[in-house]
Amino acid sequence: MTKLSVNINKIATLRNARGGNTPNVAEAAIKAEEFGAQGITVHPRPDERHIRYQDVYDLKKVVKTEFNIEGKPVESFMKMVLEVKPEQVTLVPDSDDAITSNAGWDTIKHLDYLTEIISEFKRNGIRTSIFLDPNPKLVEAAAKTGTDRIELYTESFAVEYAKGNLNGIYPYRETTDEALKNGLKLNAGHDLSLDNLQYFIEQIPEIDEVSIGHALISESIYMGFENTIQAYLKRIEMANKFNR
Ligand SMILES: CC(=O)[C@@H](O)[C@H](O)COP(=O)(O)O
Ligand SMILES: NCC(=O)COP(=O)(O)O
Repeated sequence: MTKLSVNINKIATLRNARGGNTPNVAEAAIKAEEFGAQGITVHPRPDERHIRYQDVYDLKKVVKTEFNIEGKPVESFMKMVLEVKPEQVTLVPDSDDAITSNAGWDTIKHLDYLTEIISEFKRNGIRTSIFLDPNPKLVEAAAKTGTDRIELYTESFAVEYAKGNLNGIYPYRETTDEALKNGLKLNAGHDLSLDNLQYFIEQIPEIDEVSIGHALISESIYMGFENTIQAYLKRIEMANKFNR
């Protein structure tokens, strides 16, 4: 059954807008788990535009489900993750000026670099995942890095699905098949929403974890945080029934 990890970056965006501590990021994580979240994801970016490094240390004290820290493995990120020791770290090749994550790793070009970093995290008992475009040609090299999982970067699926084009799923199906052949487990994320999640999981039931933030926090404005998390869990449940 696919697990839902709630990305709370945008809670921190709202908190930072006024310079105080409302909404409280740690309280949001506690509530998200109370409402059914099976994991908490954060993406502390170098400019700390939303999640700050201190938030990560504060969240470590309260997260009771799975804690997933995403980011570019710069030295400060590596140091923080090795100190916090979350259940999972997800490596993302972000450029510092990107408005959001916009690409996965070139695992062929960065094989040695990723292998070294992944071995450091695994030596410290942290499960690793690497952000990957839905391209089967990148999977064999991803497996060679020693990573536990890949995270399918789902923006292109979301864009095509919003246009009514269901064919956008095919690269994800092909990449998943290649990943399973190479002994990798699968996560997925970026631009997943209440509109597109059920179809995605129906077509790719092997996904172990989806991490969802921007749409979920936005939908919560209208539906409420608890109702929205419950709605996501229902979408996953319905998708799994489809595959029984
Ligand atoms: C890796 C990924 O897709 C998400 O972490 C995404 O980067 C969210 O980041 P922002 O909340 O900064 O858009
Ligand atoms: N890894 C994806 C994530 O954590 C959240 O991405 P988004 O739902 O904010 O686009």
